[in-house]
Amino acid sequence: MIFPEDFVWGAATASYQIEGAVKEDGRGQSIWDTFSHTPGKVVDGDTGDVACDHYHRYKDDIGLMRELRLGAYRFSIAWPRIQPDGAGPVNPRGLAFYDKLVDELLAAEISPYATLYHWDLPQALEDRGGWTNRDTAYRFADYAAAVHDRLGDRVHTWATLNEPWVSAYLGYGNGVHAPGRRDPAEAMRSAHHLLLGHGLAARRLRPGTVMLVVNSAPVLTPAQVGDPSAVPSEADAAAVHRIHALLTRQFLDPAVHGTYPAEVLEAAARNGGTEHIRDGDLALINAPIDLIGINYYNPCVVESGPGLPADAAWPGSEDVRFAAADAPTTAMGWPIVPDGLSRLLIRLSHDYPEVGLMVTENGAAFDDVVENGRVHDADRLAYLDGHLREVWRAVQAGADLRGYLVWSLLDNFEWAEGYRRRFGIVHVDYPTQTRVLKDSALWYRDVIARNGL
Ligand SMILES: OC[C@H]1NNC[C@@H](O)[C@@H]1O
Ligand SMILES: [Ca+2]
Repeated sequence: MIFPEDFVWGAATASYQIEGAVKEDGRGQSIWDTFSHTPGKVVDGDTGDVACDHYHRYKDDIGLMRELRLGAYRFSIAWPRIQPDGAGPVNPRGLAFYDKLVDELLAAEISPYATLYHWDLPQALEDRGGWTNRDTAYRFADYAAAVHDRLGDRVHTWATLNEPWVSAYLGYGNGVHAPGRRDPAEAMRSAHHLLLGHGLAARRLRPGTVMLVVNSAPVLTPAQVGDPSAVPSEADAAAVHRIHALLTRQFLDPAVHGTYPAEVLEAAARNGGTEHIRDGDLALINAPIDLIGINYYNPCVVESGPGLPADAAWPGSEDVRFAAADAPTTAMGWPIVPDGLSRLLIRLSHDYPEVGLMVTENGAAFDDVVENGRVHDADRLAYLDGHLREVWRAVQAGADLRGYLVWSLLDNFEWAEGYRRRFGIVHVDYPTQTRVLKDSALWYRDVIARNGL
């Protein structure tokens, strides 16, 4: 299975998950500093205070990327390093880190893909309402412009947001992520303001290539997981349709088509109202973009559940049951369904033909053991191999798929799961910060070398 000539092979990380150095060079506090230091929020009380110490070890880490011959490296920029309070003058030492990072990547012939927001909102903005405050969208656009002014001559691929669904619905809906608020109306308002921030920022990142990165999944009934031809009941089909609208269309329809699905407007009407959606907002959100970044891990399995209340993370999900899939799972408990990726990519390429696609995250957590300086992570390797075969199938089916970025380069801080969940193709021994290329990394290097499987 050989991929197109210019197919991009890379890996992804995020600032709060790998950098550490949370008080260095003028960095301000983020909502994840606050949240991880709040007892009971993160497994083992883990925090991002040190993480992979990437802030100090980035040159060596880029050496590993070079060894793997990555074509691109997707990282995120910590807003609190650039504007410690989320507004006002740029902190030169914070920006200098990313300036050096980018130069080091270019020297290693690796394309820098910068994500502007991967969840580490400056706490000072959260103190003023965070994403429930419309003004935060405007602060985000100013931050994006400041970074682009400095790095836009060398960084040509920009993601505005990473997974706005997660930011809004786990941050303000069920509260399992920072800032840990639990209010469906706040979650829906936050989703809208995140989209507004995306649209305002997107216009200030040209002439770069601009993408919106979303967590997405094919929404399937249990029967459909193993059998794409399975025909759901009318009630189950309605549940699938509604959840697809809440998970994926809530973000891609506004960004690409300038419309909200009716299901989202109905959910908002029932959860705090729609006053926050002002005339002209959808036109602002619908800024031209080049790519949709897809972060895929597993399908979303649902069936009708008459009388069930809405899940706290899913305003509008009344009468829906989130079901298990008949499939093996990763250490996260997520079902392993590789063809879910090709089914998703083909669906999205049909629904949004105006934009290209890129798999901006795909990967798996499994419990790793270091033995004789090696990590024989056969389960992760099998997961990646199976999903790459589906990426290839999606390309053969005509999806305009530009590349694949594995999540993640390094084991890192897996949010509320802390460091016990390892997604890296490179093992990190946190006490010593020693890096070890896992078997999956050695395999991935060969995939890149032959441009295929
Ligand atoms: O849960 C695995 C990954 N999912 N997408 C966002 C990343 O920050 C997570 O580590
Ligand atoms: Ca731990």
